[in-house]
Amino acid sequence: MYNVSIIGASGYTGAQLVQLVQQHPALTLKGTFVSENSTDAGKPIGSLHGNLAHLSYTLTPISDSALTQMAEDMDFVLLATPHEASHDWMQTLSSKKAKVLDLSGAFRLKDTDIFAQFYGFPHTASDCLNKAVYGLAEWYSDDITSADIIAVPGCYPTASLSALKPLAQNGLLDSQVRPVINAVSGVSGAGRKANLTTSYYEVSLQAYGVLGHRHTPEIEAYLGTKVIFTPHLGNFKRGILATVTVKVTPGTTQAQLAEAFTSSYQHCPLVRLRNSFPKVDDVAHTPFVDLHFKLDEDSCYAVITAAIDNVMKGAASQAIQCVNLMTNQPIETGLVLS
Ligand SMILES: NC(=O)C1=CN([C@@H]2O[C@H](COP(=O)(O)OP(=O)(O)OC[C@H]3O[C@@H](n4cnc5c(N)ncnc54)[C@H](OP(=O)(O)O)[C@@H]3O)[C@@H](O)[C@H]2O)C=CC1
Ligand SMILES: CC(=O)N[C@@H](CCC(=O)OP(=O)(O)O)C(=O)O
Repeated sequence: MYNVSIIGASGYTGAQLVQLVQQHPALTLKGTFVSENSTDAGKPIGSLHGNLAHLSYTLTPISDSALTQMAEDMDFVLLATPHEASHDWMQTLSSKKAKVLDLSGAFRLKDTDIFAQFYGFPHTASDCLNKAVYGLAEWYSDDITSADIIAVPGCYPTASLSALKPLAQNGLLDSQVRPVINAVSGVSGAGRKANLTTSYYEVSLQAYGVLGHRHTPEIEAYLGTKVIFTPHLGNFKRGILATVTVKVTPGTTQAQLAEAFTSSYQHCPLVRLRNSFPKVDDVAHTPFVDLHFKLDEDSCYAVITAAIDNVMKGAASQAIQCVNLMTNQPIETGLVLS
């Protein structure tokens, strides 16, 4: 069994991790932490998340000594914390035995100038950044297997890259036309802290972060080409639907497109190639990526849809996929009932 601690356990992705670690056959949950001055310190996790009311874990305030101890004692530390906290703690957490998986954006971008521009603070943890491996589980499994630090991808990049990488990998993208990604996320994507933008009466369906969202450089870095990415906030709780429009290279056929997807995902049990365009509800609360596509061979434009649960495949279950790779277990262990 592998010992695991979760920091940020009271948040949406942290609580999801608690559930996934607790139900995993090879993981033992040793600690559930919140920030030093958290108003939730000392509370049982079930008092915040009723679906976990059967569990007895208490939320413990983090401290410098707890971080040091965790680095020595744990096999895995899972960070479900704000970018700044992950950035500041990574050096301490990754300096001993523990392997660290960070759900924030702090270690996804290798270019520190772009990082500072999009995250609003300078990156100073260069050693950790050099070591960090991007945890898009279906695409970087070899690197993930031997990594000490995993930067778990953002939710929108997970959906977008799952849709686009099969085309990029097979040379099917027209290099003169940027892929256009329109994606809608449920409100859980914004985290648990109350704010007006995500309050029940305010949420409708609206674009935000237009031509400037921090996930644009992340998608571009791991796709290898520029994109137009427009996120939208929708009035549902869980899930992301990303609709991606691309121009393919002249002469590409629907059969070639299908072959690109089937060959890319033939050994990927958590990617489902669907026969029709998926709905958010098909994947909500699941670890799956659902994909479907259609090509107009005359105009060379294709539309691909990716559906994921932002809290699961967009964060927590993707982290567990990485842990499975790092411990040489089947990638879906603890995530899918067989
Ligand atoms: N929600 C989503 O769909 C996705 C989120 N992410 C990323 O995952 C991370 C967590 O997101 P999410 O679960 O939504 O966020 P939440 O706001 O729901 O939870 C954040 C958690 O971090 C704790 N926390 C806040 N500040 C600190 C601090 N300074 N030190 C330690 N703990 C702190 C909070 O508890 P308390 O304040 O009480 O200490 C809480 O447990 C973020 O980096 C987010 O960007 C990534 C992909 C998808
Ligand atoms: C609906 C909503 O607000 N979504 C979040 C993305 C959540 C996510 O993936 O977060 P990180 O990249 O920060 O880890 C946003 O757009 O900021």
